[in-house]
Amino acid sequence: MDSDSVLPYSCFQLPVIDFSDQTLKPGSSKWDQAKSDVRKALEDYGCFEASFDQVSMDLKKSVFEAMQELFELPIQTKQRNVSPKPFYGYLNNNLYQSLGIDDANVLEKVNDFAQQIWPDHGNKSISETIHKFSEQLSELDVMVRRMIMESFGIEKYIDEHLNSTNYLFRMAKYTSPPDADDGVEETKLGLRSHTDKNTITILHQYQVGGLEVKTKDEKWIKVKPSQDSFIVMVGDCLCALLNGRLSSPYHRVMMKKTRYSTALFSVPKAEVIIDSPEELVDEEHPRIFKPFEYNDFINFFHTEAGRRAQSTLQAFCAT
Ligand SMILES: O=C(O)CCC(=O)C(=O)O
Ligand SMILES: [Fe+2]
Repeated sequence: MDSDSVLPYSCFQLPVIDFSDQTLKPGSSKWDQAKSDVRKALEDYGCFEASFDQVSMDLKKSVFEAMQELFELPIQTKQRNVSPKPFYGYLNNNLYQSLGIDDANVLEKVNDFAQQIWPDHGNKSISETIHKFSEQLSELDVMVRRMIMESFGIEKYIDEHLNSTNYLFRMAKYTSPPDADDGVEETKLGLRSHTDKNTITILHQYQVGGLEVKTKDEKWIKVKPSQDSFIVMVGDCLCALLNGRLSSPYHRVMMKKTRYSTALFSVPKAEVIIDSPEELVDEEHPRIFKPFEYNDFINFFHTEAGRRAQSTLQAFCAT
């Protein structure tokens, strides 16, 4: 049993911040209010729930149906989802499976994915669905990152920062464990406790919950699935960029029922150096992390020492 499994649950819910308002534009008073709510939520929890109705119910339904269709395919077909980047393609680990699409906000890249799965003629409708969904969520990611950078007084780096990342889209299916002998559904660990290694993650749970986030005082919050909202979460690279001003929260998936989720990850591009700007370094805030490239960090994460480390980022920066 790992030490996390004995932690108590909290009855708190994550803060909900409204991003649906079309008049939410930089410089407006609504923007400034949302910006301060984002900062507070991220300082407190490392994540929040964004209500974002630009993504229509129909589109979410289509993404869900696309996932059902994809995961029903034979395993040999799903294994054709390969990528030159390690751990970007099909993953299958006990109850958890996932499919990954790099640059999912670029239609040709999603078409390439569909062509891998269906070599004869791709799948126009699924490609368009995934592309549109990723594109719309990337707009939420950009708004959140702009707010964070403004809030920490480093907005002059915003364009450079936004150009330094791309998007990985991951669709996941967690298959229900078989019922226990007495017919009682057992709760199983679907995904072990971890922090995300990238910049920002935007998650959506499709009807069935299971995502849990660890609070600073070591309690688990069960994140209820919500139809019109997304979970926005800080990753380790954002923590490093901000010289530790925000932390990436530990989270895991505990499941009883078969469950689907999606994640849009903003990820630093190869060869970009992640380093906090001098504005965030002073006597009170000495530089915590060494400048690094994302790939080196990920390679370390996949070593024995990286997997064992309590904080991958701190252990990596100590190397
Ligand atoms: O399925 C979920 O809700 C969480 C997935 C996750 O944490 C991840 O892919 O990093
Ligand atoms: Fe995660």
